[in-house]
Amino acid sequence: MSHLDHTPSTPGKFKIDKSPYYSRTRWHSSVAKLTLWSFLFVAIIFLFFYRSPSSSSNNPPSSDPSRRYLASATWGGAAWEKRVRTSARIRSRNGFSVLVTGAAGFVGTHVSSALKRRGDGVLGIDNFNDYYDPTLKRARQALLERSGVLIVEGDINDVALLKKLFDMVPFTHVMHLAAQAGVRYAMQNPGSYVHSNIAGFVSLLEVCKDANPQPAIVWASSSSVYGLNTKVPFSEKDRTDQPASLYAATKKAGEEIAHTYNHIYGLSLTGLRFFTVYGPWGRPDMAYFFFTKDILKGKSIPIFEAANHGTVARDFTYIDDIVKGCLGSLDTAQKSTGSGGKKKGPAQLRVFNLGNTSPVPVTDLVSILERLLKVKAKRNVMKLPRNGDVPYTHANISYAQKEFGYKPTTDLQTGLKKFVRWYLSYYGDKKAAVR
Ligand SMILES: O=C(O)[C@H]1O[C@H](OP(=O)(O)OP(=O)(O)OC[C@H]2O[C@@H](n3ccc(=O)[nH]c3=O)[C@H](O)[C@@H]2O)[C@H](O)[C@@H](O)[C@@H]1O
Repeated sequence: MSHLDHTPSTPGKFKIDKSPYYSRTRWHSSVAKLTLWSFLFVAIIFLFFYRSPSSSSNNPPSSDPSRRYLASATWGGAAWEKRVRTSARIRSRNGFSVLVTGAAGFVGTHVSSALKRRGDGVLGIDNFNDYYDPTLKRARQALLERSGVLIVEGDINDVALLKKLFDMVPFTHVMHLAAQAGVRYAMQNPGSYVHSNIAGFVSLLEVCKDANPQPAIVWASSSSVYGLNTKVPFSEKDRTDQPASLYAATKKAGEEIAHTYNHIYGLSLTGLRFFTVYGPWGRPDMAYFFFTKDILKGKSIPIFEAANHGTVARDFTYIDDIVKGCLGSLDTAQKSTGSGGKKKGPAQLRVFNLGNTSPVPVTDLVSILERLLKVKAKRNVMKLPRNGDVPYTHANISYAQKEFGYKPTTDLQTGLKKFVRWYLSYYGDKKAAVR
């Protein structure tokens, strides 16, 4: 029998032996105590350092190694459920209850905030991956929290989490903006596009089709689906079967997947083809954002040009116009017709261009930034690399205009002025802005 076998589990209740054998056994007793405490100490250290962080939460760790999470998501518990319900509570007559995926993203933050302002219930979900600086996502989260929007930290592939959210809240709408964005990054990390834009979208649709009531879904497609299409301006009726990047291909796949879930389950689905969205709280991986940073830093910026010194241009669209398009789509989305996984009748299926209708050459974008920043850019003009970029985008927006009065009002000069003002104030001053 070892000394440890004699040791009570509560050391404070150790009963002192007053027998004549006490002094002889005292040394053994001290060794037993020392052994016990050493064991406990080692056990605590072991638990602290070696236990998987996700094993303490309800959700399994992501099986996809392509994701780079900064923290494992945790959810559950009475306090958490109360916060979820409070955030999703409708506060206006005929308001919606909207689940916004990718709520800590650029468009997600602006849309969530606009919905909350008009009295809709809003709950966000975001996986806070580190595709770009997650501190910016955290700052957006803090901003939303101040206006009463909770962002649940989790991945849209986590079906158990999505189901739990739908069990708690009868969402009327889903604004699905979570995605792996960026055209060029698809060559570096193709798996992340499949994970978020295809697998994640399917996970979300699976949960939506089983929900009762089924929500109406509005989701972010992309102007990049027009790919090698040369007919301009791009109309929703034009061909989209020639994607130039894997990113575009996953968005195009999303449009086909939307068709399937609409057809089989009666889900109401609206895809929005965004045209190069920019503005305050934007994405640091986009050209206008890192051009600003690098111009201030005095670093040269790569400006792409098409074959034979041809112009590369984009139909840059200001975030406030995009938000109006998102809200217009939600407001005109008809109800899904199915329930509990069964279709009851045909449901709405739409795709809209949300652009600005006036393409601007990238060289002009740089000139505007130079004027606003009062710094001359070091331009490094180079041939458009074969990395998925297309030379030109231009939206025909007449369908969105007809359906919900979509009418962009911000030109690039005005929008960039607002962006630069935000950029300089967010990063402190010019010096801090270039860090
Ligand atoms: O409209 C869209 O669907 C897409 O818009 C942007 O994609 P993109 O238009 O390529 O935006 P940027 O990466 O900011 O590029 C803007 C322009 O700058 C050019 N560029 C980009 C990077 C660079 O180093 N140099 C350069 O001249 C690009 O060729 C492009 O013409 C977003 O990054 C996508 O997520 C979105 O889906």
